[in-house]
Amino acid sequence: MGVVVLGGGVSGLSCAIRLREAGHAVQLWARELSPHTTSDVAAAIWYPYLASPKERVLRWGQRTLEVLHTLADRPETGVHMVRGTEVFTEPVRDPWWAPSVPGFRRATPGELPPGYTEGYAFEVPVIEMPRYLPFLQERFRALGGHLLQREVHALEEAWSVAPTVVNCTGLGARALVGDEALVPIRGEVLRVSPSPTGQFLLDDSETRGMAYVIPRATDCILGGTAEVGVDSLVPSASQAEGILARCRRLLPESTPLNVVEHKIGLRPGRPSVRLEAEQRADRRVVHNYGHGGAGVTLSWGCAEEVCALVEAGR
Ligand SMILES: Cc1cc2nc3c(=O)[nH]c(=O)nc-3n(C[C@H](O)[C@H](O)[C@H](O)COP(=O)(O)OP(=O)(O)OC[C@H]3O[C@@H](n4cnc5c(N)ncnc54)[C@H](O)[C@@H]3O)c2cc1C
Repeated sequence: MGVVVLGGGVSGLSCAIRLREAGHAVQLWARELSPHTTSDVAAAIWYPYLASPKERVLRWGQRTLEVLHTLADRPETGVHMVRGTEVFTEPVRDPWWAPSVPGFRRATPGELPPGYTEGYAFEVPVIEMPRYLPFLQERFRALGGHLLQREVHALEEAWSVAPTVVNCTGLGARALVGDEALVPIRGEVLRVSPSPTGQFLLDDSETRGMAYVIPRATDCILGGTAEVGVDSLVPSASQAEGILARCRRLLPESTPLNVVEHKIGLRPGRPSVRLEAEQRADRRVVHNYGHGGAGVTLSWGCAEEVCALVEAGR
């Protein structure tokens, strides 16, 4: 069956691959391709951040963790398993997603930076998106898929070439299908090189501000910010200063941080991920957007559910 996948970020590419593997004739159309998508900006650590509903997120996240684990340490994928800690200054319970992560445990006092009293220790994939997205594109092409840079203004444009459309347009779905529940959640990150650490460190404190340090093969991503409803893509010097100051809380004093890049992305925020099929006469659209701060974390689980919904409509 012919399928057009709209969107060339992590959601669209993962769906296109699974659909092609299932034997469908697949074209992927995207207004922007890597390195110009939001997915390119992602930090990107496996972590279910700003995405709902919990039960589906757990299932999608767990499946994605399994797939990313199998891709880890094949150098061409850009995926690595990395250990680290999420740290707190007050008592906390285990997080709701803990059952998804094999080996999750409480951190020992010796694992905590000065000033922190509690923590979780775990190992999860870190995905170097500027390498991972081209890897996904190559995998899709090698499976015989066709990838085109093309913007659409209505689903009908895609239905004119295939009866089934998969809508992975991220924040673009707001205009494409008129979904006003979608809002930008602006995020800023700094890329530093060399990496100041081999382990990730996360502090999601609401009072002191979010900080994360995500080491990759040759560099490290420092974050972050999450500004709901803000859609500016202009870098902010004061936000960058704030990120550096907050990340320094997590690192040994006087750690050198050499900033080589400053990136901004608009997370596709939505009260819940929209993953559902919509039938319009003999045409079908499967929506898969609104993954907030967890599009990478949920990508394979969502792609497999999308594939099942496409098959169910045959
Ligand atoms: C600073 C920051 C840090 C993040 N960190 C993490 C992290 O650590 N872990 C994690 O899992 N997630 C993280 N995220 C979230 C993650 O980046 C997103 O959830 C994810 O990229 C969404 O992917 P997507 O493919 O759905 O959308 P996008 O990557 O936005 O892709 C949408 C695609 O649709 C195309 N498109 C849009 N409209 C149209 C149209 N009308 N016609 C044709 N094509 C169209 C676009 O051009 C693009 O190709 C982070 C995000 C930011 C900004």
